Amino acid sequence: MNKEKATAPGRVNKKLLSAIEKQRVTALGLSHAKLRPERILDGITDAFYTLDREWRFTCLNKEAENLLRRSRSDLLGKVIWEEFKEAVGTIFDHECRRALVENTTVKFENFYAPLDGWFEVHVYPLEDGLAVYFNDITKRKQSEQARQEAEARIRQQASLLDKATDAIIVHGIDHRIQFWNQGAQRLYGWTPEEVLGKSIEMLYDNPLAFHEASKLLLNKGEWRGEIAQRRKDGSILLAEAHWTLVKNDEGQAQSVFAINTDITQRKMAENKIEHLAFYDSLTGLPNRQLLLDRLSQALSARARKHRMGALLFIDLDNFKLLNDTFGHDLGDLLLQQLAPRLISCIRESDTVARLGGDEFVVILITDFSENYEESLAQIKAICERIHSAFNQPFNLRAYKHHSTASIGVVLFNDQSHTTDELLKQADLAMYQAKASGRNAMCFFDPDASGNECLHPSGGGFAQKLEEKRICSPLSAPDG
Ligand SMILES: Nc1nc2c(ncn2[C@@H]2O[C@H](COP(=O)(O)OP(=O)(O)OP(=O)(O)O)[C@@H](O)[C@H]2O)c(=O)[nH]1
Repeated sequence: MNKEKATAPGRVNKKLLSAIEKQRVTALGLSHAKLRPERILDGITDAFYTLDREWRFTCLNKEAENLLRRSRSDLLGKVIWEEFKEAVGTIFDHECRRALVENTTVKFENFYAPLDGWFEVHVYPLEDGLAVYFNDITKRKQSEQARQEAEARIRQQASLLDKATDAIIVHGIDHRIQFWNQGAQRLYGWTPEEVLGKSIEMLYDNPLAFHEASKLLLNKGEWRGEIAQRRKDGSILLAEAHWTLVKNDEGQAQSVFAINTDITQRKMAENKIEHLAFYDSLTGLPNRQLLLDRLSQALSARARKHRMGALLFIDLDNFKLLNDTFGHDLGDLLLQQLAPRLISCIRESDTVARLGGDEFVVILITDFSENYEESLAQIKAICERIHSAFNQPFNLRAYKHHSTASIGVVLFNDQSHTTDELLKQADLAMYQAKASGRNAMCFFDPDASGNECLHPSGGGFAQKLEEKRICSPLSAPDG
């Protein structure tokens, strides 16, 4: 029913006016003359009619009959406002009267409810009335309305995306940025104008992690993870990323829809809490909790590798005296200075922890020799290094202080003892070292204290251990 056409209004108007003119100069009573202009006008695809100054239909073409759903014979001579009562008071009414009064041409679009349609209407003043021609533009209006609604929806969705606190970014498979919401601007500092069309790699100082994640995304269609990114000012942030691959109808990857949440603060808080839970606040060393965790991991790893490990229980000698003489603060200072010294004695895979007070524990899991004697010698050498760490005096503000320690050592190479049992044994060995006069190291001897026997797995380890009860005095610290 779309009767829109490309006929230029000027051209139609010319034909129309010439037809009207013919009608005007011919007496109304001459039927052949009355029909001629209507025949001409029936050839025009626009609907049109004429009205006299009393608003009566004087002429009507076929298309007007179609659109108005009324026949020519039914309307000619009738007053428009009586036949189309719903038009009274509408823009149509107003504009027709204006054309007549002001003797001017008017053009407008009008929805006429009884016909349930939109019409584009041109009204031309004539000497004895008005010429009206019109098109049904309902379909065009509907599609315009649908487009406007779709645009409004897109605008609304885009504004929702902008309201999101997260960064929402779309980039093509070629990495070029296609969409950048206000959340992204807030998070990274770049405006959309600065980034659109540029490579998403600009967010990465080291794009290696990005390429790894992109590979997984292409394989699986989705990637979730934490990734370090950089802001416009160069600062680094940690983002929790959720990326989805967008495919076209043929199933080909087209773009990546990314939602990135800044978790830098959250991570820092989590790290701080974790640190408080697992590290000693005075020295920064792992605390008892983390020590037990690492020890249990060390036990299972040793059992797998059939290699020896050692647990060292270190207790400072006469630390109470230092506290009592110089004050708790200086005692703290010594403990703080001792921590890096102990760390320097071991390898990265080993652990040094503070149990509390003046007690430290070291887990040695660095690959020792498969040969028992050799590994024993290696462990002894590390114990010697630890004792040497005490050789240098501690600078406790105005004082230089010398300290020594007693070390208890227990060996392990399987999971036949629990972490608590091993700690107890190392503690007992440490007491043996104290009993031997302090500043000494002592290997755990199950017979000496009557405590539970060590049952390491493997050939001669148990016998050799018994043979190797070592309680050796160490070199006296200088000064
Ligand atoms: N400065 C300081 N002292 C602490 C801390 N925690 C415990 N202590 C003290 O450390 C001392 C530990 O002394 P002990 O190990 O019992 O005895 P000691 O004087 O070292 O004697 P031996 O171990 O037998 O050589 C006590 O005086 C505790 O009050 C701490 O965080 N800072």
